[in-house]
Amino acid sequence: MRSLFEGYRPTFKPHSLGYEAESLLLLTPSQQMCYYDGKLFGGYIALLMDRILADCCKHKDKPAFTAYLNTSFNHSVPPSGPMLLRAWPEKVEGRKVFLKGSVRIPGKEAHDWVDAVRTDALFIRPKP
Ligand SMILES: CCCCCCCCCC(=O)SCCNC(=O)CCNC(=O)[C@H](O)C(C)(C)COP(=O)(O)OP(=O)(O)OC[C@H]1O[C@@H](n2cnc3c(N)ncnc32)[C@H](O)[C@@H]1OP(=O)(O)O
Repeated sequence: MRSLFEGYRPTFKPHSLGYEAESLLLLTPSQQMCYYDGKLFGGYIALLMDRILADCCKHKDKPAFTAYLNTSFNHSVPPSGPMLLRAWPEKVEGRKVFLKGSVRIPGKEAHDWVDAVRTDALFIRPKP
């Protein structure tokens, strides 16, 4: 299980609603799971997003559980290239934390990154 997250080292920055998180990841060959050649398996991407979103909620705070994780795959993610995972809170209502996340991959131009995957998520903190 730990190998699924090899190289995943999120950093956190303060945000007006908590913390935002990001992690630049270069997958090892055993993490490069593809069903179709050259396209990283979407379920694995969703796993990584769930992890960074959960970490974003939990950083210096109580944990929170995934209520929904709506993920849009706009471009395929090449398995052997760098990917930038990002997560940040959008709205907090009591125990409910609405978050957004994305997976960025290098674009066509140098130093250009594009959102390949976008996630809207709701995490819920436990009842006191
Ligand atoms: C080792 C690998 C690790 C990598 C992954 C790390 C990720 C870690 C995160 C997780 O995996 S958590 C585990 C997966 N998620 C779950 O198992 C959650 C299953 N669902 C539940 O346990 C409960 O439904 C939940 C805790 C999410 C909410 O139950 P509660 O009893 O605390 O809340 P309640 O039902 O009272 O609802 C509170 C509010 O949230 C709203 N809500 C609850 N579920 C919702 C939902 N699914 N969609 C939209 N709204 C929702 C609900 O309408 C309500 O809104 P209002 O306060 O405005 O009335």
